[in-house]
Amino acid sequence: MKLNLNIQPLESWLNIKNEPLIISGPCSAETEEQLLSTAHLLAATGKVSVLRAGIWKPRTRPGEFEGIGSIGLEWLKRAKAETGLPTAVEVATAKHVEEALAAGVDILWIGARSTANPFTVQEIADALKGTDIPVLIKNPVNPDISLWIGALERINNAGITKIGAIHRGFSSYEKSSFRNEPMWELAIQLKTLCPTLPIINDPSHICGNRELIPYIAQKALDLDMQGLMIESHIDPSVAWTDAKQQVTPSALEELVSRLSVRDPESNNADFTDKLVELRQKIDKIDDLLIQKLGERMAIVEKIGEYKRDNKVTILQVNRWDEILKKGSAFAKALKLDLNFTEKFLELVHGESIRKQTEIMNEGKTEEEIVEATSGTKA
Ligand SMILES: C=C(O[C@@H]1C=C(C(=O)O)C=C[C@H]1O)C(=O)O
Repeated sequence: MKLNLNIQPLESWLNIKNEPLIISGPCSAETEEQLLSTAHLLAATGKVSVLRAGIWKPRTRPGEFEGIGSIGLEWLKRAKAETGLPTAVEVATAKHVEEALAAGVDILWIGARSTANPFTVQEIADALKGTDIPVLIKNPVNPDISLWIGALERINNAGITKIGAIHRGFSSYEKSSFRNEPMWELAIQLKTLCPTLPIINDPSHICGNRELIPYIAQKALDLDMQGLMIESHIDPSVAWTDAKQQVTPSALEELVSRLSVRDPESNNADFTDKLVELRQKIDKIDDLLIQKLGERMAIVEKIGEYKRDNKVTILQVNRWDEILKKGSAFAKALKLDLNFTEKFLELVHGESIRKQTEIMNEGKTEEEIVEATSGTKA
């Protein structure tokens, strides 16, 4: 499947001052002084291409600071006039869109909670009709790529072609060192579905604390993401929101200077030749792996038939445990990652179970089995 979005390349609508694209600014605009002083210091670094600030803040609980509101648009206007930096704000309602457009904001972004709600995204899309303002769309809070794609499509269907996605990580019930799990595979999947879509990483919201930001920012660049949105504050220790994850403008400058920017390709002939040679080896190994998986499945099918004919259960826990132990020991000896090896074996075992279930049920598909066992259509 490919995603059919009509998108203009990032470079055609955004003047990127320095590679990589850096969007920075406070989590929340708090006072005119805070916003302007942060903006001036950010501009002075020469590394920032866009000034961001939240003025309408969706908060989990009522009673928390919900953003300074429309007055912040005036401060942003002044910050832009004084620093030359284009500005970006989050919008969550049609009214926000109208006010931001009227105030000359350059880029809008849709937050993770809004992306998760198609009604909200459609309301924003309708308010955007007839404009050509760039819109960046954060991933939804839950790891559902369809919701992310749906939001991109709704905005694109409204006629907006200057579109980008922001990868800010996903909520997870499990405790981890991240505020939001990166789940890089979802961003990679989106890029695979729509290679022309710029994806900007938001390490501030993934990490939830400033210490981890350099690691995530570098990984995002290594995964060929087009830019970074990093929250910054003149004095993070007194920030009204997200104090732990904001960095000072000078820390931002240092962080960005330390990043290694790599090219998606190399023009160096030696490098390309070597890469082709190594990839040919990988192709051969992949062919073998798939061939061997096919051979394994043929044996699994035979075992499935024996089990069916002798009324023996599909799952054989002791045998499965033995395979896991044996595989892990071998992987360890080969210095292969144990977690990866286990996941791989689990996938293979799961497929055996699926195939043998089909055999037990005389070649019936899952839907047919549900129908036959429950008497209703799946
Ligand atoms: C193939 C079998 O059936 C199942 C699948 C297994 C596998 O894929 O290796 C192992 C144990 C069983 O849970 C078997 O019993 O050997």
